[in-house]
Amino acid sequence: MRKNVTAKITGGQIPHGRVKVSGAKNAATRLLAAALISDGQVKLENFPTELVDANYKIDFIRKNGGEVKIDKINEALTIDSDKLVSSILDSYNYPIRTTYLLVPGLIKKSGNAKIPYPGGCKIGNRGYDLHLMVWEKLGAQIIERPDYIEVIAPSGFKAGEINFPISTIGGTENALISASTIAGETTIKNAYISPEIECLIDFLRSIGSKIEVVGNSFIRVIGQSELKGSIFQVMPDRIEALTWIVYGILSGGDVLIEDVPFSSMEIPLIHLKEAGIDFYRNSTNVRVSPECLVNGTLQPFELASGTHPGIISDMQPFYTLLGLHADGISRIFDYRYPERLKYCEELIKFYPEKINWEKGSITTFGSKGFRPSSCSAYSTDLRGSMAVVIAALLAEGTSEIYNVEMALRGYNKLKDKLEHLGVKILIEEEETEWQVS
Ligand SMILES: CC(=O)N[C@H]1[C@@H](OP(=O)(O)OP(=O)(O)OC[C@H]2O[C@@H](n3ccc(=O)[nH]c3=O)[C@H](O)[C@@H]2O)O[C@H](CO)[C@@H](O)[C@@H]1O
Ligand SMILES: C=C(OP(=O)(O)O)C(=O)O
Repeated sequence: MRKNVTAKITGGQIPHGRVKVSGAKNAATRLLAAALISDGQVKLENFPTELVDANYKIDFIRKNGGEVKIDKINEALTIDSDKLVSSILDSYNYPIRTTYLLVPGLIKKSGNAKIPYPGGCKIGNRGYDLHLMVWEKLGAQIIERPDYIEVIAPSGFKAGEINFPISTIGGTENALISASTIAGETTIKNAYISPEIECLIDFLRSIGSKIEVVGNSFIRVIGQSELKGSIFQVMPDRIEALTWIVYGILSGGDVLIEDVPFSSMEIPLIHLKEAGIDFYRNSTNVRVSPECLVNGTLQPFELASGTHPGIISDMQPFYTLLGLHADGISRIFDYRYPERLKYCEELIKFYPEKINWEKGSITTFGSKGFRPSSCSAYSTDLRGSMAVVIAALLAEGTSEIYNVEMALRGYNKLKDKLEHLGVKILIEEEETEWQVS
């Protein structure tokens, strides 16, 4: 049984005040899994404790004997995985993508791992064959069972060479964590380095793994059979930071956004500038207000999302929103996930006739001063759901967003943060048989 979560949003409330960006979902959920290979206690600070995706992973870890203490006030997790042991669970219904990262800890502590099949947003082809390849290259046997994937390596992983045929974030993360459990040298070729992967590498080094990154895509890992504990800070979320900047601009509010990871979002910020936004900033904060619009309005633009250091696909829907409020026609392309446009079917309800989309390509017909109309809409994927929430916040009247749990997978304390800005939304939950993913 899952919860069906609906947001009721009265649009037009103008945000004023401060909002602090939380620890990054795409770093925190990886660090939580990586903590399981440590032989000591791991404390993760700046951890987004209310993130739905993180809580699915915590639930799985606890059901497999790990101890996780959550400190919601200080945003920290303490993880003790001494007693971690692979168990057969009643249900493997975990609608999150990175279940594969739970394998290295379980293999190290019990020689066996039974993990849910990878879920996550339905945004196009999301294979997992390269994860199986990583474990096979490191000497494990794999059985794909109806409900779960079983990985067997009774004496742990063995050092090896991993050569990725394509750029894969998840594959690189899996290889890094798995290799760190081995007291020998593993090489990773054609690895993908993103800011969140750099954060993961820093964490693995902090527990004793020796990791050398040569150039942009070659990594040498010398793990240890005994890995120590660590106290580690999760990096701030670059996608959340962009989300608040876009909402601040479109709402006409005055918002100070704290803890913006500028160094990991240089190109996304250049594109905001090209759309006519010139915000105030210091080394960690951004302030957005109506004066940031250089010509008093947003300029139309053209951009393509793909891989880091450019605009990653996860940021694409927020540029679509900007385009809808720019003065003219904008074009947004998604080269990474051309199918990631389903949310446009919901967004157009707020912006009738103002958006066209076909595989990998979105055209927006913006006009200065336009206000979207209120409506009922569904959540399709995490970022698409958040884009629809923002449309509702800007709309005239009251809107309902169904299955808003999708957005809460990636936005920590969303309701509280909005309230802090003076914007009230209602989130209602009811038990349902309906599936999240
Ligand atoms: C390189 C890239 O842009 N990665 C994005 C991808 O990460 P995510 O970690 O989901 O995907 P990967 O980077 O691992 O893989 C990229 C793609 O490679 C293919 N693949 C991957 C693993 C595998 O075993 N088999 C396989 O075929 C899939 O088509 C997958 O979609 O989606 C996330 C959610 O939107 C984004 O945050 C990441 O920026
Ligand atoms: C699609 C995303 O997440 P996941 O890979 O967890 O589905 C996202 O973070 O935008």
